[in-house]
Amino acid sequence: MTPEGETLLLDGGRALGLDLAPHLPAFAELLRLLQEGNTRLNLTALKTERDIVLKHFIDSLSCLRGGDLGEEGLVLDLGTGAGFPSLPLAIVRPGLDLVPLDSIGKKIRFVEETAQSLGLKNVRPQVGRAETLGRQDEHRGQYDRVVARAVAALPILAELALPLLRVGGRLVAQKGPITDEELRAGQRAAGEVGGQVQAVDAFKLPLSGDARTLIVVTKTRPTPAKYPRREGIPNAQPLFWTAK
Ligand SMILES: C[S@@+](CC[C@H](N)C(=O)[O-])C[C@H]1O[C@@H](n2cnc3c(N)ncnc32)[C@H](O)[C@@H]1O
Repeated sequence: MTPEGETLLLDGGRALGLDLAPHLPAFAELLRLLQEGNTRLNLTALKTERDIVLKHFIDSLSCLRGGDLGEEGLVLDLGTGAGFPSLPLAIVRPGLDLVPLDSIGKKIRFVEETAQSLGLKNVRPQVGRAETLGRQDEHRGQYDRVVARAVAALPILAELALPLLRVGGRLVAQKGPITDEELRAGQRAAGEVGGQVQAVDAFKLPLSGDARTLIVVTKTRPTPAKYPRREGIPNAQPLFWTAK
């Protein structure tokens, strides 16, 4: 990582209340592995050091705002792609047990290899669809937190994530700006699958100034057995929402 990249990372971290200095070597290695993996596997559209530092690393860590992810517990990263937010989180929160989940095998293989190279023992990647895991005993109702960055509209996320949480657990959804219509549908969908929208935090990302929203949904009761619906249905027919 160049000195400019290190300064961006440190400044961005500071704006989020994080001291990333002890983690510079790990982030430099993650940057290298991501750029190298990208040329082989075309994993992410972000390719420059500046974009990766700000829009992957700092953006990922912004899910720590508000403290809802906590310092320990079992966290499923729904739709992790090339490992975001899981990999940055695993570096700065070694007490979290992270399960990065994606339906695309090559992405999960990359996350697995990268976690191994970085010596991250708190990352257990998993290939699969959230709808499938949500109906399996070893995953349904098992997670303390679900985090999801840039994956789906809130009503869809609520149906995919809430079945996986234990009662009292929380979904932390990292999104861009959210419309009132999506939020209303998300609130109704959360109620339908056993949850309640707890917080909606609109903020600007440090340094880039991009608009972001962090939405926290708490699971208040068990999810009815009919949810999640079968693979692809939550996306094709989102609960209480027709706009896509
Ligand atoms: C836009 S990418 C975001 C990736 C990553 N979270 C990030 O912020 O860079 C969305 C990812 O979610 C995955 N995904 C979407 N729906 C899913 C589902 N139902 N189960 C598992 N993975 C899913 C896709 O395969 C894709 O890799």
